[in-house]
Amino acid sequence: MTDPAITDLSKDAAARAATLLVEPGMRLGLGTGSTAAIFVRRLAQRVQDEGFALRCAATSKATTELATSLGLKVEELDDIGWLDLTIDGADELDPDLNLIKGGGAAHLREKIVATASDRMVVIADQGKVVEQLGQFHLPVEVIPFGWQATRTLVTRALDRLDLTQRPVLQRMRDGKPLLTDEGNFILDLALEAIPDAYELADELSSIAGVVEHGLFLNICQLAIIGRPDGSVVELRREDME
Ligand SMILES: O=C(CO)[C@H](O)[C@H](O)COP(=O)(O)O
Repeated sequence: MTDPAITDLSKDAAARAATLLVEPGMRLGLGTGSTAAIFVRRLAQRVQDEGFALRCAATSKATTELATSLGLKVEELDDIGWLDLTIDGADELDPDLNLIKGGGAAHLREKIVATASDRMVVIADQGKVVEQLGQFHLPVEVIPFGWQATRTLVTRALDRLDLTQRPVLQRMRDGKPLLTDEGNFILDLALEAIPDAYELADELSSIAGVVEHGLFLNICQLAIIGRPDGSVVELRREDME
């Protein structure tokens, strides 16, 4: 079915394939971003066509609004309790299906939802697949109180790990600091490469003002990569093959 809101054929191919993983009655996590939004649109079409029930939890206010406007029932994660499956996009994914997320500033809720799910599946276009994470800036959500001290601690941690970096920037929107759905700030870490994502994740998580970083390690089980011709390739973690 044609939907004028869907213009990216690769993302749409991945999103359509992901809708086939959804079974009637499932408790489903809905991601955030342009690819996740296409999935929500395709899912809503399928639910409308086939008339089955789902329980959905969303990873952002934007996704809640979109899904609700399309007739999907969105509930609080705590009212559902646990999820069978979460489908979300990513900014980068490596061969182990470790991810960078948070380009849309939603990685805190995204990580809570993904880790409260039996399975997390990423949908993306080929441009997101990398050999090593780190070309995409790594988002780190920090609480506003003392955020500049937190930034200093983040910079020191990067120095300790010998990571090539440019100054850590606060993400802005319309000339003002961007506020996440939780009312926090985002720092973007412009690194050239992340040779040891687990080490960096541990360092960042140990800083008091850091709420959550955008490294999703060992969380995603399957990635569906869409191509412009409408075909998809599935990537599974090597240790799961
Ligand atoms: O992590 C995210 C939002 O916080 C998104 O999933 C990520 O930024 C990918 O977005 P898009 O599908 O628009 O490229």
